[in-house]
Amino acid sequence: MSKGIIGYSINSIGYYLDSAQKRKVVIMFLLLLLSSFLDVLGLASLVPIMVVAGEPGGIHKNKYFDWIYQELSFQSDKSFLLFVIVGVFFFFLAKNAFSIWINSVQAKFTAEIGMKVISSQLDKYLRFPYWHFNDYGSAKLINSSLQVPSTYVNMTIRPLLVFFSEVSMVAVIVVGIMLYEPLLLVVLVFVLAPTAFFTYKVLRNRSQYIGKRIDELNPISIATITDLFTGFAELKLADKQHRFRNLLLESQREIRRLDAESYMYSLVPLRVIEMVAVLGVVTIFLYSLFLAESSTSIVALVGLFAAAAYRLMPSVNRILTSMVQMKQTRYAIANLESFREQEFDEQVPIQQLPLIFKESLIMENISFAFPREDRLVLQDINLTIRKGEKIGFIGSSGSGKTTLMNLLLRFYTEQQGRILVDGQPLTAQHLKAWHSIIGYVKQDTFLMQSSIKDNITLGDPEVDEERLSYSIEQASLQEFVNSLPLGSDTLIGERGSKLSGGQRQRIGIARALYKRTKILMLDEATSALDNETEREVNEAINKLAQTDITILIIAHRITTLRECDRIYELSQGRLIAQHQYQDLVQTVI
Ligand SMILES: Nc1ncnc2c1ncn2[C@@H]1O[C@H](COP(=O)(O)OP(=O)(O)OP(=O)(O)O)[C@@H](O)[C@H]1O
Repeated sequence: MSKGIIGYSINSIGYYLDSAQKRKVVIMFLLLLLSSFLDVLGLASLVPIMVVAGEPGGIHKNKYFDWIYQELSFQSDKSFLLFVIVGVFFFFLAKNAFSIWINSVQAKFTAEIGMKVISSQLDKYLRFPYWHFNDYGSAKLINSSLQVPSTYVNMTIRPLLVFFSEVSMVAVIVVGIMLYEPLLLVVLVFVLAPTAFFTYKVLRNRSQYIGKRIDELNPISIATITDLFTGFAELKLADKQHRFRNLLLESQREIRRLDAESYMYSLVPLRVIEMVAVLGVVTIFLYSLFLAESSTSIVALVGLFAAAAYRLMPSVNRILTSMVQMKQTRYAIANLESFREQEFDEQVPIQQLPLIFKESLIMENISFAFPREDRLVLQDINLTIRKGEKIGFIGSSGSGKTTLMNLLLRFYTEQQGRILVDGQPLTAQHLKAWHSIIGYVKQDTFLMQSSIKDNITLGDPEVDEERLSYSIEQASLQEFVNSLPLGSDTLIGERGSKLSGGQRQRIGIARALYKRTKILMLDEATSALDNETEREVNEAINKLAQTDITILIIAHRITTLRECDRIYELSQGRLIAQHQYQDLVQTVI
C-alpha cells in the first residue's frame, strides 16, 4: 500500500540530492534505526529493574544482575540498585541527546532541500520564454515558487522522515516481539495491519482531492489579492473593492474548509486504531472465555497484546498520518516535476559569443506566428537599420508593432527569416551580448518600490555615479531630480505612484542609458498621454537623437517621431509603407 506514494515521494527528493547527500540520507536512516533500537531498549530495560527492585533478594535471582553485582563487588542491594538507577538515568540522558542530535540533522537536511527546491523552481520559471510566461501568469508562478516548495517541505519531506523513523521503531518492536512471543506478533499483525490499510485507503482519495483543490485555489487567491491591491485606486473609485474582497474570501473560505477537513483526517487514524486495539483485547478475552481450554496463557497474551498495541498505536498512527499527508500533497510533487524539460525552454547555450554592432541591423524575410497558433502576426518583414539611425513604427492597434519589437528583443523567435547584426545571424549564442546592448522602454515601465537611483540602476550595489548623472541628464530628468530634497535617493512609491507618466517613462529611458544601451527601443504609451507628459518624453527623445544611439520608436502620436530618419508603417503584420516625418505631418494635416 505504501509503495505508491512513498516511492513517488522518495523519487521526487532524489532529484534534488547529489551523491554525497544521498549517502547522508542512508547514514541518517541507519542512525534512525539505532535511535529506535535505543528507545525500545530503554523502555524494555525498565521492566526487569522494576521487578528485581520490588522483590527482596530479587537481584540475585536474575542471573545477569547477579553477575554484575558479583563482578563489581557491591556490598549491599541498596547501593547496587542506586548504581542501576543512576546508570539508567545516564543511559536515557545519552539516548535523548542522541535523538535530539538526529532531529537537528534531519531539520538541517530538510531546510537544505527546501532551499534547493525553491532555487530550482525559480531557475525553471526564469527559463520560461516570454510568451509562455505571459500565458502562464504570475499568480501561478508566485504560488509555485513559494507556496508549493513550503508545502512540499512540510507535507512531503517531513512526513517522509516521520514515516521512516516510525517504521524503524515498529520494525524494532516487531523483531523484539517475534523473539519473545511469535504468537503475539501473529495476533498483532492480524488485528492492526488490515485496520491501518483500510483507514489509509478510505482517507487517501479524499486527501488527494483536498490537496489538488487547494493547489487550484491558492493561485486564484494570489491573483485576486494582487488585483485588489495593485488596482487599489481604480477599484476604490469604481466602488468595486468589496467585489474583489468577496472573491478573495470565497476562495479562502473553501481553502479553510478543506484545511479543516484535512486536519480532521489527521486525527482519525489514532481513534480508529485505538478502537480496533480494544476490539482485539475483547476478542481474545471472549476467545479465552468460551473456546480456549487453558485460559491462563490467553490472559497473559491479552496483557501482552494490550501493552504492545499501546506502544505501537502512536507509531502506526504517525505512519498513517504521514502517508495521508504525502498523498494530499502529491500535487506539489507533480508541480515540481512540471516544466523541467520543456521543448520550449529557452535554450541559452552556456558558451556565449561576443557580438559587434557597428554598422547595421537587418530583418530578412521575417514571418512569425504565436506558438500553437496558425495566423501569421508578422509576414515577410524586410528592413535595414543603420547604426545611429532613428526609426519610427506606426500602424493601427494590433498591426504587429510590439510583436516586431519582441522579436528584435529575442523574447519571441521567428519561424521564418533571420535577423542579422553586422551581417552575423543573431542566434541564441549571442543572446547575452545582444541583451547587453539593447534597451527597452515599455508602455508601462517596470518600476520597483524603491528610490529613483535604484530604479535607474536596477538595484546596482555599486553605482557608477558619473554614469547615473549622465543618464539622468540625457533622459531630461535633471531638473526634476534637482528639485527633490533627497535627489535620486527619493522613493517613488508603489509602481512609481509618486511620479507623473512622463517621469516614469523617462526613468525607463535613464535605465536604458545607464546600461550603455546602443539600441534603444521605445514603446510609447497608448493610453492618452497628456500634452505635458508627451512634451516631457519628446524632450528626452530629442535629446537622445543627438547621440549615436540607434533608436526604434513605436509611436501613437506622430509628433513623437519628429527626429526620425524613417518611419515604417505596419498593417496586419506587413510593412506596407515607408515615410518621412514631413510627408506624414502633411498627410495628417
Ligand atoms: N501573446 C500573444 N498570443 C497570441 N496573440 C497575441 C499575443 N500578443 C499579441 N497577440 C496578437 O498579435 C497581434 C499583434 O499584436 P501587437 O501587440 O504586436 O500589436 P501592436 O501593433 O503593438 O498593437 P498596439 O498598438 O495596440 O500596442 C494582435 O492581433 C494581438 O492580438
